Parts: sequence; structure tokens; C-alpha cells
Amino acid sequence: MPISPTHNDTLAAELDRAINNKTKPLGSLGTLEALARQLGLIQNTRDITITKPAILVFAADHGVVAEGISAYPQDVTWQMVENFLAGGAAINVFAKQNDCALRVIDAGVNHDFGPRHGLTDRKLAHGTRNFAQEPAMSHDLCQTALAAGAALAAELEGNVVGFGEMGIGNTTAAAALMHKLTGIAVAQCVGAGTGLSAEGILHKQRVIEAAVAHHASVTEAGDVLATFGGLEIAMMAGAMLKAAELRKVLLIDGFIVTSALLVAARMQPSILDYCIFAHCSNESGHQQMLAALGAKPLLNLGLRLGEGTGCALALPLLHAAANFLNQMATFESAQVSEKSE
Ligand SMILES: Cc1cc2ncn([C@H]3O[C@H](COP(=O)(O)O)[C@@H](O)[C@H]3O)c2cc1C
Ligand SMILES: O=C(O)c1cccnc1
Repeated sequence: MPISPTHNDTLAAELDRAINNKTKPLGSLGTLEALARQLGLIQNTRDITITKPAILVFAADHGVVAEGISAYPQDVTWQMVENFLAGGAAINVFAKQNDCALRVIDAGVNHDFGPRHGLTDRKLAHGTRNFAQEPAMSHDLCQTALAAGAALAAELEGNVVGFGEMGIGNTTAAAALMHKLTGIAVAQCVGAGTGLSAEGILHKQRVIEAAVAHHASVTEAGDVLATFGGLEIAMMAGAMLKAAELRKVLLIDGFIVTSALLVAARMQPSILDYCIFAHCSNESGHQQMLAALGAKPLLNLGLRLGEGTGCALALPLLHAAANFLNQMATFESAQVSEKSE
């Protein structure tokens, strides 16, 4: 199903009028005003609501770790999934703090968890293949991941969904996707990830450069995703597309989540109307990736973690935007004098 653009001149004018009539100098709530307007357009109403926000954290492993492109071993992926289930990760803390539901999805972790309370098992493989040598996924596997993500988004009860991820090596996949989908040089797409040295970053760059040369003929977004992506990235892209189709608000986290959106936006550009960019990550490359999407992030906290942490931290700003529009008095109702010149 196509994603409808949110453009609506009549509603936009109504929202602007409602925002401007609040007891404050014109424009003085800055970015919150733009946010309220966007929420109204997404929800197609002047009465915006934030109900049952949830963050979906997609986890999967990456064959490209065999090239030595991460500062941490692959086992950290499943160990962190255990940590999510035990409530001990940063995303658990921030989601709880902001009354946000959390759902952890095994999209393709290289570990057998067995049936586990709190883990949504959508495992499609024990990780992807090493894209330095062969495509990460077959076309069919990638399509299955997109469809599984869409099915998860269709189950959401709330109207705001944040996206997070866990997968050692996934900044390498995300950088390759960024290069292929924006044309920005690989050197500007790579960063330290979990903390590579300058030498490590250069090696990561060389690995990606060799891989993109190896797969030079791949250009279509779905093929780029299958060749360089991860199962968590593909499942996220599928969930994003379906969530936007269902007119949910999409909260976009850091470098890896934004790379999934790059893919989704290539498939359906109108998805961008539904996206709120939580923050600009410290992963070098994220700023340019956001610029390529014309995105203005809400926060700039120097985060470089992922897991959806930026989404959880930005959620109070969405509440603030909804609350000021719904609860502030107008000049008329509060009998406050309007601007005199
Ligand atoms: C303990 C730990 C917790 C994390 N939580 C998220 N990531 C983040 O780091 C990984 C990407 O970095 P790279 O591409 O360099 O491997 C992803 O799993 C991401 O979510 C973590 C990484 C570690 C080590
Ligand atoms: O921006 C992110 O999401 C990010 C950056 C570094 C490592 N993991 C995640």
C-alpha cells in the first residue's frame, strides 16, 4: 500500500492558527511548534494525542564482523539482548523513565535463546553473510525480513513508534548503505562505531570500499539492502513502511536506524512526512545522512549508542508539543492582550 503524503493546506492553516493563538509571543515555542504542526498533519487532526508509545528494538548479527570492523566481539549482540530482557540496558532505563513500552525482536541473532519471556522471536537466520565476499542476504530473505517488520508494525496498539537496534558490526552495514544510497564518499560515511581507533576506522573504510567495488552493479534500494544490510535493518525498514502507511508517528534514532529509513525513503519518499528525528548521533556520518534526508534532529547530546536511546530521550518533547497545543490558554480565553505592533 502506498504511504499518503500528510500535506493538507486547510488543516495546516488551522493548526498554525491554533498554535499562534496560544498565550505566548508568536513563534516562541520554536521547534515544539513545528513538532505540534507535524503531529497534527500526521494524525490528520487538531486534537493531537500520544497514545501507548513503543520502541521496537531489532537485533541481528552481521557476517562482515569477520573482517574485524568492530571494537567488540559478536557475542555482545546476544549478551546485550539478554541485558535488554533483564532490564539493565540504557534503553530499558530511558524507556521506563518516559513511560514507553519496549519490544525486543530477534531478527537474526547468531545465538539460540530458546523461548524467552519478553523476546519476540522473528529469527530468520543466525546472522547475515559477509558482504565483503557475497551478498549479506538473498533477495527472498530480505523480502521476508521486510514483511516480518511490516507484520510487527501492524500489531502496534499505540500511535507513536520509535526504532532501535542492536547488532555488532551494524555501523559498517549502515555506512555501506549510506554510501550506496546517497553517493557520499565512503570515507565520510564511516565512523568509530563502538570505538575503533583511527587505524581501525581506516580499515573499516577499506573493507567497505572493496565491498562496494565488488558489488558495483547493485543500485536499486531493495538490492542494496539485501547486499549490504542486516536482518535488523531490513526488518526495521519494513516496520517503518507499514507504520507510516498506518499514519503512526515514526521516531528515528541514530546512524543505523536512519540508514534503514534511507532505504525505506527510497522505496516510498512520503514516509519522511511521518518521521521525527530524535537526535544527531556522534557517529561521524550521521549529520550528513540526516542532511541527505533534509532532516532536522531534535537533540544533539553526543550520543553514539543506538538501541533506540535517542527516541526514548526525545519522547518528552513530543508530549510537550501535544500538551501545549491541547492545554495552553488562548489570548481570548485567558484575556491576555495581543501584540500591539
Ligand atoms: C556493550 C554495547 C552495547 C551496545 N548497545 C548498542 N550498541 C551499538 O553498537 C553496535 C554498533 O557498533 P559497531 O558497528 O562498532 O559494532 C550496535 O550493536 C549498536 O546498537 C552497543 C555496543 C556495545 C559494545
Ligand atoms: O548512532 C548510532 O545509533 C550508533 C552509533 C555508534 C554505535 N552504535 C550506534
